[in-house]
Amino acid sequence: MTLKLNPEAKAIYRSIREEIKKRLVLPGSSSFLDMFEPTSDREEILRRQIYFRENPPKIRPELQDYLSMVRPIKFRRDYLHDRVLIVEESELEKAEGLGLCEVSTTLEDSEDYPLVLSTVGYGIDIELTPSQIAPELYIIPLWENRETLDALAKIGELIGEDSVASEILRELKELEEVMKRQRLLDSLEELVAEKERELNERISEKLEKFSLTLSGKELLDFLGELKAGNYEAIFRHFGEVEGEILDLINEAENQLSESLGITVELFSREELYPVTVPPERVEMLREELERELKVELYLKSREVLERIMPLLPRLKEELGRVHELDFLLAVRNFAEGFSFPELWEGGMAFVNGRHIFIENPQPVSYVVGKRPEGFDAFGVENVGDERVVILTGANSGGKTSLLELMTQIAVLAHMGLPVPAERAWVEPLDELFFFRRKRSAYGAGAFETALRSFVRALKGSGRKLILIDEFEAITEPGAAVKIIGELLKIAHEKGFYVVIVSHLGEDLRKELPFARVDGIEARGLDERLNLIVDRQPVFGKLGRSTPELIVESLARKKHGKEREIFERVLRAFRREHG
Ligand SMILES: Nc1ncnc2c1ncn2[C@@H]1O[C@H](COP(=O)(O)OP(=O)(O)OP(=O)(O)O)[C@@H](O)[C@H]1O
Repeated sequence: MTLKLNPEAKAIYRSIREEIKKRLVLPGSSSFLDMFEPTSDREEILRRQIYFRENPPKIRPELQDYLSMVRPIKFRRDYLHDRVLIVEESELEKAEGLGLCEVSTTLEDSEDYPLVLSTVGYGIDIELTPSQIAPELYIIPLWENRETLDALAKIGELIGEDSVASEILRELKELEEVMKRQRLLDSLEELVAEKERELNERISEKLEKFSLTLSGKELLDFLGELKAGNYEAIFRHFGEVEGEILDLINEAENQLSESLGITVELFSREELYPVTVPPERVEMLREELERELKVELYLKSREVLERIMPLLPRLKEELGRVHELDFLLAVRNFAEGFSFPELWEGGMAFVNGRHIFIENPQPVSYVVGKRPEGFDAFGVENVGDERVVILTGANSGGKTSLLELMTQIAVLAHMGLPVPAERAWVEPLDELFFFRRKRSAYGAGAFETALRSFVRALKGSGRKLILIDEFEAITEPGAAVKIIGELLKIAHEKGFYVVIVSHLGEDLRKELPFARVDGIEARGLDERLNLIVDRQPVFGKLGRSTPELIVESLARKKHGKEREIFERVLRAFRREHG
C-alpha cells in the first residue's frame, strides 16, 4: 500500500530523497532509501518509526570518517596461469570445471609452471577446492583492502560490536614478509642499479686513497722494488687492493641476498672498476625470485586462508551493515532537530514547522482537519475541525512555501521518518496531491489541464490531502469562484482534506460556510522600508493584501512631487480605515 503521489508531490519526495542521498558517503547505500517509500499502512509507518527511533541515535558522527574509507571487497574467480594441477583421471572433469588453472593427469610440461599442485602426490599436495588451489584469490583482495578492514575494525569499536576485521588483519600480518619481498621484486632494476652505483662509489674512493698513499713514500719504495725487479712485492701491493674491492662486491651482494631472501650473484668479477651487472643476470635473478615468491605466497596464503575462511561470511555481513550505518547516519544528519509525528485520524497539523529548503525559515504552525489537543498556536480559538481551508494573503507571503512544507511533512511522515516540526499529527493517507501555480500558463489549454487534474483528484474515495496553489490565476475571477466553490463542496462532501491558495477568499467564504479562511499578512515595513511579512497565517481571518503597505513604502522611499502623490494616496487609505 504505497501512498499515491501526484507528479508535483512526487517531485518533493524526490528532493527529500536527494537530501538524504547527498549525505551518504558510500555509493551502495542509497538502496536503503528504496525500503522507505511513502506507505499508507499505519502499522508499517509505526514499525519504521520504531526503527528510526532506535537506530540513528546509536550512531556516532565520528563514524562518517571510517565509513568513507570502506570499499567493497570483491573476490573474483580468475584463471591463474602460474600453476598446473595434476589429478587422477577420475577427478579431471571436476578439476577442470573449477576453471582456476591448467589441469593435467601427467607431469609432462609441469616444469613450465612455478607452482605444481596435485591430489596424487606430485608437487604440493592439495584437496580439490578453490581455497586450496587458488588461496591467493581470497587473500590478495583482503590484503589490498587492509584499509577497509582497518575501518571496519574501528567502526566495530565505535558501535560496540566486535568486528571480524581485526582478527583477519591479525592473520594477514603473516604475509608481511613475502609481500615486502614482492615489492622489492617489483623494483628490482632500480634496486640493483642503486647498489651498483653505491658500490662503484666506494670502489672509486678506495682507489683514490690508494693512489694518494702511493704518491708518498710508498711511491719511492715502489720504484725501488721495480728497479730491483721485485715484481712479487708489486703484485702483492696491487693484490691487496683487488682483495679489498672483492670484499666490497661480496658485501654488496650479501646485502642484496639478505633483503631479497635469495642468494645473489650479480656483479661481474672480470672488470673490477667500474663494476657492472650484466642485464641477463638481473633477468635470471628476477625469474628465480618470482618462482620462489609464487610458491611462498601460495603456501602462506593457504595457511592463512585456512584460518580466515570461516570468518568471511561475517565479513560480508559487516560490509553490508556498513551501508545501513551509512544510511542511518545520513538520516540522522538530515533529520537533526526533527520529531516523530503522531499518527492519528483527522487530517494533519504541526507546530513550528520548518521548510526544509528555506534557510533559517520562520517556523509556522498549521492545521487542516481536526485540531489536535496540544496544537498550540496563535489564533487557535478561530480553528474548528475544518477540512477545507482557503489560504489568502500578501504577495510573497509564503503561501506556496506553506503548501510545500505540508507536502514535505506528509511525505516524511509516510516514509516513517521524523518531520521538521516541534510536534506533528498526521493521518495516514491514501493519496497526496500538490498542484503548483502554473505561472506562465495562460489560456484555455492551461485552464483545461489544471481543471482536469483537480477533478481527477476529486474522483473516487479514500483519505486524501489535496494542496492547490492559486488556481484562479488562469481563468477569470468570476468563473473561478463558481468552479472552485463547486469543486470544494465536492471535496467537503467526500471528506477530503484541502488547502487552496486563493485571492478570492472573500467570495469563497460566502459560498462555502464549512471552509476556514486563513490569512498571511504583512506586519509593517522594516528600516529599509521593505515589507515585513509574518509567515504564520492568522487562522479564520482573511489576509489583507498589501497595497497599502506598498504605497506607504513608496511614499517614504521617493522624494519631491512623486512623494506628494504617494502620500496623498496613502491618506486616502487612512481615511478609509478612519
Ligand atoms: N516560513 C518562512 N520563513 C522564511 N522565509 C519564507 C518562509 N516562507 C516563505 N519564505 C520566503 O518568502 C518568499 C515568498 O514565498 P512564497 O513564494 O511561498 O510566497 P507566496 O505567498 O506563495 O507568493 P505569491 O503571492 O507570489 O504566490 C520566498 O523567497 C520564500 O523563501
